[in-house]
Amino acid sequence: MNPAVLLAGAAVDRNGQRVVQEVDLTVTRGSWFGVIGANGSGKTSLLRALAGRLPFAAGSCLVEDEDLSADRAGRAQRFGFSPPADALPEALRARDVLELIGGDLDAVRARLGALQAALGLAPLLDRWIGDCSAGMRQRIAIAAAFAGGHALVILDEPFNWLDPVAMFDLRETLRGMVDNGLTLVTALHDLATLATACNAGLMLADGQVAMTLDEDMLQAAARDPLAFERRTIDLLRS
Ligand SMILES: Nc1ncnc2c1ncn2[C@@H]1O[C@H](COP(=O)(O)OP(=O)(O)OP(=O)(O)O)[C@@H](O)[C@H]1O
Repeated sequence: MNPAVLLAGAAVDRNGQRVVQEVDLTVTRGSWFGVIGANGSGKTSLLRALAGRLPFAAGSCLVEDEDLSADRAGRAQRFGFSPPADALPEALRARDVLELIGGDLDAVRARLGALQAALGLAPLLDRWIGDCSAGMRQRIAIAAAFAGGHALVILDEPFNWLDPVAMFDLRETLRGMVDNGLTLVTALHDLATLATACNAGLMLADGQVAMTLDEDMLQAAARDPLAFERRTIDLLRS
């Protein structure tokens, strides 16, 4: 099957500095691809470029066989993408944000399906975002990524700020959605999630691919997550 996303030699600049370079990656349809790396290693820059929020400075980007390397708007249309939780507009309610992205709220809720319960969304809908905690804002931001009903979704560190129950429920629900055909790309700091929930991934270091993780490696990691964590931490340190 042709891949959902194919990057070759991808580069991203921020403020005239190259912060991502020579990234090759393949995301299989209906899989969960995890990107890990130290703070400042380029995860957000790479994901924002893939989601059409930043241009690629070099390289090629095919999305479902279509060359969207130079088409930021095309990429933005293809991917559901969560706005940074701390950048959600404080003067809106959660329902306003979801309606702005996905139209009629009932239709958005139908699209979200099991995610609504995992995110505890119902009691948040009428809250002003300015009155929400960091974890509540994160839940709304994640829901926003799915409000448009995209089959390709990019989430940047979705588990930040979530309490352990929400983290567990979100991970299980996302895994179920991937098993039902969703293609998901996430930046992660949580190695246990990478080991137990992702199908493939990579580690960035100084904007470059330091390690690629294929299905076999992650299946081995899932069998012994502690050993995987120790090895990966050693690599991240070096
Ligand atoms: N808005 C920005 N303007 C200029 N440079 C930026 C901006 N955001 C990030 N950078 C720079 O780009 C590089 C990569 O940052 P990026 O946010 O992509 O890393 P990250 O891996 O997502 O980090 P973290 O784990 O801390 O979220 C860093 O050197 C950072 O200083």
